[in-house]
Amino acid sequence: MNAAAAFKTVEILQNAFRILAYLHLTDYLWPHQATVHDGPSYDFIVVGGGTAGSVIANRLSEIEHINVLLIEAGGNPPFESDLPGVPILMEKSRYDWNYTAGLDGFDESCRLKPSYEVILGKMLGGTSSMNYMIYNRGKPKDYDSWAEISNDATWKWENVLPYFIKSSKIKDAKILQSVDKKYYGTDGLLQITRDRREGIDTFLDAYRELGHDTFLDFNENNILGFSPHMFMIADRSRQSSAYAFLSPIKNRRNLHVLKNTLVTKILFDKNKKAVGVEVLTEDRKTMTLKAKKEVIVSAGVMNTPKLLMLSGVGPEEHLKGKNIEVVSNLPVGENLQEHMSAVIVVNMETIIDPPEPSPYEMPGFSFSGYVSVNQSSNNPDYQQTTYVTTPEVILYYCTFTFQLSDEVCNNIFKQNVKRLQAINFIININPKSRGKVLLKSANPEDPPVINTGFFSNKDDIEDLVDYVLDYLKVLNTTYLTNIGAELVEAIPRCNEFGKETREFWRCYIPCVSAGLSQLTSTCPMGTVVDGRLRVHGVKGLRVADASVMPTITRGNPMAAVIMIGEKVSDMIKQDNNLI
Ligand SMILES: Cc1cc2nc3c(=O)[nH]c(=O)nc-3n(C[C@H](O)[C@H](O)[C@H](O)COP(=O)(O)OP(=O)(O)OC[C@H]3O[C@@H](n4cnc5c(N)ncnc54)[C@H](O)[C@@H]3O)c2cc1C
Repeated sequence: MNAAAAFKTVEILQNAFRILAYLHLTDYLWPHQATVHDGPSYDFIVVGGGTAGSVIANRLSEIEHINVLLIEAGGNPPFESDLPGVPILMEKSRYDWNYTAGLDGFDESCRLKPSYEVILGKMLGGTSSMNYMIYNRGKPKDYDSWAEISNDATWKWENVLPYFIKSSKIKDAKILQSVDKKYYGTDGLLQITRDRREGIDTFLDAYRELGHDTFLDFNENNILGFSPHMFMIADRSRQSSAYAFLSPIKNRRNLHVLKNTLVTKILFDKNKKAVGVEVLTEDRKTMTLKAKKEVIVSAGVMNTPKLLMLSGVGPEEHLKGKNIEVVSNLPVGENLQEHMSAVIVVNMETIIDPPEPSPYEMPGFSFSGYVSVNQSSNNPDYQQTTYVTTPEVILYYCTFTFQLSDEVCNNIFKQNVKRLQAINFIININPKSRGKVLLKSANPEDPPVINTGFFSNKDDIEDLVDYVLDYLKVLNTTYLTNIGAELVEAIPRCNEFGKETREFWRCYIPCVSAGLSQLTSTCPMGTVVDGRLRVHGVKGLRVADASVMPTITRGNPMAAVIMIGEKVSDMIKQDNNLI
């Protein structure tokens, strides 16, 4: 196998599943298509049936006398979305928006293509229907700083924790028997399980030897230290937001779900109140749908700013340049943030019988940890996420997902003779670089212009160098020495410097690094929305998704997006006297 063959194999599998799609195997899980006509009024219109939108549609339609219309550009998630082991099959497919950006700070010579492919789900459940399902709440201080930025104390950790608890249903005997069970719900809609696969605890010994704490789960208020992952997987199925929050209420009479329909514009009256949306339906009809109370935009980190700007809410100069009438002049689309990570592969123990990949779990066992480099601080500098799996699996992700060049991926694969590999992501969780989303044109069917800004602040590379040098200590621990663990040489040309030097990693990081698809913050609290997620300068319009985070959480963001969906639903109910 080589990188080109691995890429082809993923495409062949995608085509096989495409044929399977004709059987509509999992369609019974999802709400039926709503019948709508020009003009009818709903109480609330939610734009985007993704991670946050599914939660909001559920919680608002709990009130029986309220009519909710949820509009989603994609359709039902396919059969493969239900299988937790094959998220890669939905990337760059019709379930992905297939947006691209420039390479920005990446070293082009190590990339598969001269552009960067941004992965975003286009289906019910949105990106939660195709992501890697790690459940990580970030750190309490993330929310305390949101409260400060938004000037709204309800975002403080102690006030958002009840929403994390409300949405979750923990399925793990050890946690349920521990004192930390209080951090989880037992009757929420989102089921969560812990990675208990063999091998994790032995690997965590290495971190204990270095003096790190290890836990059952780092979501339990543990700031520093390592633990196995919690996954949004249960009963062998992906717990996407659509699976958790829409499927159980698919027959609710006051919830109307309009699929395969693109919202092209938010409509305002003369008082700048959002009164509805314009849509393009699956049979390419343009329609106007009215909202009596509010429009809530949950179209995700790229499409929410795009829709706001198409509707006249955005930076004045940019909108005027596209001949769009300005309704509210706001820095929409700015402040894009991402977790950039150095990707380091280590050869592990020899495998006699390679484990068979299962479609029901993420390939290989995995864990994450939080580290403060100077160890005296209780504030993590970096997150490490590790998957231990076969070289073949790593090759698929190397080429298809992380878009590294054939040369880099073949180097990583070739140096392995029947050994397991650990793929380590050393993640900068306090990035300083910022990107931007702009309109390409006033045509809603055009993709946005995305400037990722990766490594635009050179401190981000220097910080990653510090973190990688710190990470390398683990290679000298008893466990990793005993199995003969060794760094894989992905970029031989960096070898003119020693691996212990900063120069080596300054050469390596712009090459073998990846954005983790954890993009946030393009319509942040503070500058674009207030603490109740109401868009500044207009009425009747809120945004609720990953774009409202003023700073990216120091963890994988989906759990926080679900929390935002839960919290905004309560705020909407309160502000409309519904509770
Ligand atoms: C490959 C990958 C792996 C990831 N792994 C993890 C992980 O393991 N753990 C984690 O916590 N996070 C992970 N993430 C990130 C996480 O999934 C996202 O941050 C989160 O799902 C974003 O939720 P959202 O509600 O903001 O947007 P989305 O879930 O993307 O929802 C937006 C929805 O709006 C729809 N939409 C957009 N525009 C329109 C329009 N104009 N009209 C109608 N509908 C529209 C979209 O089709 C989509 O369904 C991953 C992301 C990716 C891409």
